[in-house]
Amino acid sequence: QVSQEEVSRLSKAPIQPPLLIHPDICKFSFIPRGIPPNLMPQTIISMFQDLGLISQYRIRMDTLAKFVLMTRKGYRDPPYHNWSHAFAVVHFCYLLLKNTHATSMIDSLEALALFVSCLCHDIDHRGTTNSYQVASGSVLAALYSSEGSVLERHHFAQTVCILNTEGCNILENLGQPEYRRALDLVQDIILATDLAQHLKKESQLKDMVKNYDATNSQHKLLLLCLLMTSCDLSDQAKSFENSKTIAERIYTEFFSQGDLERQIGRDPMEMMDRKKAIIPDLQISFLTSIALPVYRLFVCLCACVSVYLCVSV
Ligand SMILES: COc1ccc(Cl)c(-c2nnc3c(C)nc4ccc(C(=O)NCC(C)C)cc4n23)c1
Ligand SMILES: [Mg+2]
Ligand SMILES: [Zn+2]
Repeated sequence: QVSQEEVSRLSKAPIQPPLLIHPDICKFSFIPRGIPPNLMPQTIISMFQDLGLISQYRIRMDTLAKFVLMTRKGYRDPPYHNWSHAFAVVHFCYLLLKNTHATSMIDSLEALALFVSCLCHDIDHRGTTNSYQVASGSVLAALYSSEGSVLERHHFAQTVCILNTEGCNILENLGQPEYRRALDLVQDIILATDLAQHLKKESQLKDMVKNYDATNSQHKLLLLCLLMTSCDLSDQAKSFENSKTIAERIYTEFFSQGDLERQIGRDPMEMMDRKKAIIPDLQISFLTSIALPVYRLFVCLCACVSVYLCVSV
């Protein structure tokens, strides 16, 4: 739980426009970790406001404040999958929604669902992978391993749990059909953050990009998943210094998992094994085979859509 005093302090604080919080906040090169952690909740509220989501969905300020604080509390503190990762992902989503054609490709409810998904997509992450949940026979594996995407199902379950907590339901003023659709979108988007699932969709994503059809709900969903993944990997789209720092945090998590796997008598994968992993090689293959294609797809989609927009106007 979060204290009522903390909630009222955050909900009463005047909402500053993002640019007053940091002059570079609207630049894609901005490193969100440049915002001091104690200012992150009010910066998130400022982004909600700037995107017009608070007025459009009649979100009460005290409810939004409690939701953001409960979400922050829901994150643990592993080296990488922590609150500052969630904030970085939300910030990139804010920039996408502010700066690209994305807003002409998705409607405002989808934008709300994407923004909330970015905030909540890794809640209660333990710093270990889906395969480790199953290998170690964790509680989460017992709950979700039959459906797969064990961690992502838990992240979504935690999100629903927060929305159902007294005074936290930021979606409470949506009509029933919109509420249902928003929750389904958040579920689909958070489940899409399972990288293994993203990799299975490569061909569908390429097809969607080539002939994007805004009336095709499958295309819409593929687009939202592509946007989510580009936000989740966005630390790799910044300065080399930032990408290197973040990669080091990721491998700190991976190597700790490798140590745990050895302790339970299992042989860790190379990328989890501090004795075998060569981080530069692993990162070159991750960036070329996974990260770059994500951003290439998105750039290609924007090009296609801007041609489409020019032609259609
Ligand atoms: C979108 O969901 C996630 C979930 C977890 C992580 Cl850590 C990441 C993520 N974010 N940044 C990175 C960087 C810089 N390198 C990574 C190297 C390998 C892998 C990995 O999971 N490889 C196995 C997979 C291909 C089956 C993930 C990496 N990663 C993204
Ligand atoms: Mg995740
Ligand atoms: Zn993430």
